[in-house]
Amino acid sequence: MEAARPPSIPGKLVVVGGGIAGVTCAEQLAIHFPSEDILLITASPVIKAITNFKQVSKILEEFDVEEQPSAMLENRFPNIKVIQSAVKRLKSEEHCILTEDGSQHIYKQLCLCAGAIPKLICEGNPFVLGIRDTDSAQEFQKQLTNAKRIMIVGNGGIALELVYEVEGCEVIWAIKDKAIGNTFFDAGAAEFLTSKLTTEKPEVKIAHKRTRYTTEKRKNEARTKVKASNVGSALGPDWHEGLHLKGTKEFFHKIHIETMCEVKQVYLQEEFTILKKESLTLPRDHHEKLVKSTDKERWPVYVELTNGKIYGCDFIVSATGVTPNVEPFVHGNNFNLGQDGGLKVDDHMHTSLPDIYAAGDICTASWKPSPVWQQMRLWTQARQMGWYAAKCMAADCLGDSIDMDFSFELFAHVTKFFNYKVVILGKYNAQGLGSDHELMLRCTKGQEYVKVVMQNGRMMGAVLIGETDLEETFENLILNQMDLSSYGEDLLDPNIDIEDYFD
Ligand SMILES: Cc1cc2nc3c(=O)[nH]c(=O)nc-3n(C[C@H](O)[C@H](O)[C@H](O)COP(=O)(O)OP(=O)(O)OC[C@H]3O[C@@H](n4cnc5c(N)ncnc54)[C@H](O)[C@@H]3O)c2cc1C
Ligand SMILES: NC(=O)C1=CN([C@@H]2O[C@H](COP(=O)(O)OP(=O)(O)OC[C@H]3O[C@@H](n4cnc5c(N)ncnc54)[C@H](O)[C@@H]3O)[C@@H](O)[C@H]2O)C=CC1
Repeated sequence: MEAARPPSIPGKLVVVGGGIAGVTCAEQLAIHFPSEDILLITASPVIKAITNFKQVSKILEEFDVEEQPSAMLENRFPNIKVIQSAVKRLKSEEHCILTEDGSQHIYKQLCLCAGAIPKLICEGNPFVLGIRDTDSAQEFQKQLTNAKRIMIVGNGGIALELVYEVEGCEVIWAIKDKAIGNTFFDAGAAEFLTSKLTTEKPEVKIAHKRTRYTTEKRKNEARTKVKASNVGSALGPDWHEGLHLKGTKEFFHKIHIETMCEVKQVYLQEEFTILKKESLTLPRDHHEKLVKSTDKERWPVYVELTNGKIYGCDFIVSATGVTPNVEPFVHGNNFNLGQDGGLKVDDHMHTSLPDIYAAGDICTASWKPSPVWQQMRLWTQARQMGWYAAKCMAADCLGDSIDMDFSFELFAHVTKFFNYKVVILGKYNAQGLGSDHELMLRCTKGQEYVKVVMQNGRMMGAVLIGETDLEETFENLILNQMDLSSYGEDLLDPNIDIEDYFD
């Protein structure tokens, strides 16, 4: 059924961004308004398409992601027109956006899905790399081919994946926290995973549904390099599958973790040489510390950490989070921004400016969330937000009311770290629960790690590492907030079939 266009507002339905959020939003709009032109404006030469979508349980979902030429999207949805050009300016009062190719487009409704950009330490230093899109991942691979030692800074998703995937190159991993993987895990789960970092031989990778992130054939067909100034779409699940992440050495893993420290200073080789010479005039112990802190090798770059240690390396990967990519849109427009710099959106994915919506990494969810949901800049949330934003745009166009989508009831994420399946649910790290919560644990070394977060007898969150088969049951228990006090420790007793228990 096609919706009637409100006569008062001219212009098109426009979506900015060819990542998961933007493409999903454009597709849904195309379905809602089959005879209206939907404009998808994107800086990247390829778009991200979701294939093989599978609803694993009520909330958990899995899908493959492909980079495709934009023509494929236009073929699937003849009313979507893709324009490859970066938006350089938004004039919200005139309902107009200007693109780098000199065009301007009038919108009646606009959804901004321009993603995020890596938040780098030492921005502009040529020895500091960030990983966001296919081009930056390929650059990383290229540099790794000649590397003997790299430093990885950061303790979130990218760092966790990299330390495990990089072979034949010494990795110094510098983290601010006591334990690894702070954005996903607590110290217990971190300890469970750490043993994998001393694996001496490559493991057989666990079977997982996504074969490869981008197929070679598609890549060659579709890709031309994104202009250096423009950002491509963010990588996602299994982004490293098609890349050979090997350094110059023959060993598999050689990882040294420096905990509770940050980068104090980065020196280029010449700067470090001067520093060493100058330190001769300093107190002797200071000079010795500097000389001793590094080996005989001459490295292209040296990193001084806040714990006083200095490491030479070939280059540094800054895996230190992302900043919403709002810059092209905020100039002259009075958007409300969240603390993380994203465009604040309400429970209809509407920003603070008329007729402008936002979805995915660029936005900051500013509605009162369900007690077991939080925003994390993830692939699945980008899809859910893009889909729901299109629904809200259609409802607003038609003057219909719409309820918050069910996917925002519970935070649920499935991924893979260190060759284990990892499911995180709800308040998996007891985020914001205060001190009156309890943790229950079950752990079999090398096999599985199960943690549940309980409050007032209710399950509030869980971390499931390994093939636990518990995700669906736990998802239900968190959603229905059943009082589980009477089950006590039985909840995690491996001899009790918990699925039958709660059927
Ligand atoms: C290395 C890596 C691994 C990841 N792994 C996972 C994972 O395993 N699981 C998971 O859930 N999430 C993962 N993520 C996060 C996930 O990829 C992002 O949360 C998600 O892709 C965000 O989608 P998006 O559509 O909001 O933004 P993006 O995918 O960043 O898309 C933004 C789009 O906007 C375009 N754009 C930017 N500026 C402009 C402009 N001025 N004008 C026009 N277009 C513009 C870009 O070209 C791009 O097409 C990973 C991220 C990275 C970097
Ligand atoms: N499997 C998955 O689900 C994956 C998800 N992602 C997502 O992609 C996005 C980007 O990933 P990341 O960059 O890893 O971001 P992240 O948000 O996951 O982690 C950032 C890390 O950097 C640390 N950090 C921040 N500033 C720092 C500084 N100045 N010095 C040292 N450490 C600092 C933080 O403490 C945190 O550990 C995130 O949204 C992440 O969730 C990325 C890879 C895999």
